[in-house]
Amino acid sequence: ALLKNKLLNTVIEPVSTGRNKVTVVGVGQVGMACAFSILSDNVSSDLVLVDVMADKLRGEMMDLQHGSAFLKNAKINASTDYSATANSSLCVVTAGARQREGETRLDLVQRNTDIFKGIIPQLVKYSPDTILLIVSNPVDILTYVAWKLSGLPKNRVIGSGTNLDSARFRFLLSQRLNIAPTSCHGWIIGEHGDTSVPVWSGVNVAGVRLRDLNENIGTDKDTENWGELHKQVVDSAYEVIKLKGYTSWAIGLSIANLASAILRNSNQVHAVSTMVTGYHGIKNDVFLSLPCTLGEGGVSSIVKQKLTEGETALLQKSADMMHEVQKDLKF
Ligand SMILES: NC(=O)c1ccc[n+]([C@@H]2O[C@H](COP(=O)([O-])OP(=O)(O)OC[C@H]3O[C@@H](n4cnc5c(N)ncnc54)[C@H](O)[C@@H]3O)[C@@H](O)[C@H]2O)c1
Ligand SMILES: O=C1N[C@](c2ccsc2)(c2cccc(Nc3ccc(F)cc3)n2)CC(O)=C1Sc1ccccc1Cl
Repeated sequence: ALLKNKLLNTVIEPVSTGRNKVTVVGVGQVGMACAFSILSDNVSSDLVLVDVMADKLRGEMMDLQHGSAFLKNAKINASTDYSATANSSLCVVTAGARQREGETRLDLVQRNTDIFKGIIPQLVKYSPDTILLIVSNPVDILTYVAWKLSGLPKNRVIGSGTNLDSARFRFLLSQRLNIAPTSCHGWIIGEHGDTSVPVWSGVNVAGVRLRDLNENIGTDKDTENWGELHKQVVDSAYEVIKLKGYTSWAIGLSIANLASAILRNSNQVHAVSTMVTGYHGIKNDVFLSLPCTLGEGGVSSIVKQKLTEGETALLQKSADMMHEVQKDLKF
């Protein structure tokens, strides 16, 4: 008899899929930072990696597997075949093409849309009850593309949106106040990236609104120029790219935080990209970030913030610009 049969008596065949199985598509800088953060945060004990670069994929899988003893015995697998992703509770999509020199935003979006056509339907085929968490850029438009391609209800298609923007904002605020980032509260909403919208009325420490202490905060009348914090959120993204060529750690950690909120059914509130049709006068089907409660069903509610006319106008401008791009996309 085989040693294994001398060693073990089978009671039942082990259950093949745990309830916290996570798939990460794209094993580039961002995808691997997400995978590593998810594993080291013990968010999932069952991770599958997918990519089109078979060697890179296998190398990343092996390198992570060799650390399993330090990752609470998490199971780590990888495949170019989507059947390996079956029954994933959450699918994180970081796959995408890089913006080429001189390429227009629409060209990049169409190229990434074509990439998504080969990814999203496959993920849903093997995990019809999954939640999609889109990271690839331009993230708000690609979250809309994923929603269209997946046929999933809007609550189960989420974009990382301004979650990273808000995390950078809170870090910068913490540096200026010398208070821990988790005690510095501030919500950046709207379109991820250059045109995100800081909601100054909500920036607070222990519930004390900075606006109540400086009524001009966030306007050009503010002599202390707190608006600089939001500008630094954008500038620091470009600075990191200039210095190291890509970003990984902050986005990876923020995605693991979102994955944890979803898989632990926590109902935590996060700024994530969700379908905002009907909010703040937005009429088209677009995805922008608002504060959302997250759990096993994805987005369960959206916080109705009171915005200034200026903030509302910025959201509507983003919604219109995105609709202009989305309407020309070929699915
Ligand atoms: N939302 C955010 O806040 C945020 C922050 C940083 C980066 N990003 C975005 O994340 C994306 C990934 O960034 P990166 O630095 O990891 O890029 P990268 O080029 O290092 O990795 C992209 C990966 O996607 C893979 N890929 C390409 N086509 C594929 C397909 N059809 N199926 C499966 N995999 C495929 C590539 O092989 C590559 O491994 C980019 O779009 C970037 O802009 C978003
Ligand atoms: O930290 C980043 N790095 C990226 C990056 C990562 C690898 S190559 C570029 C970045 C940095 C700077 C600009 C920028 N623009 C962009 C716009 C549309 C796209 F489809 C792709 C990239 N993207 C991708 C990205 O979204 C971020 S967050 C970010 C970007 C701009 C402003 C504010 C924030 Cl919080």
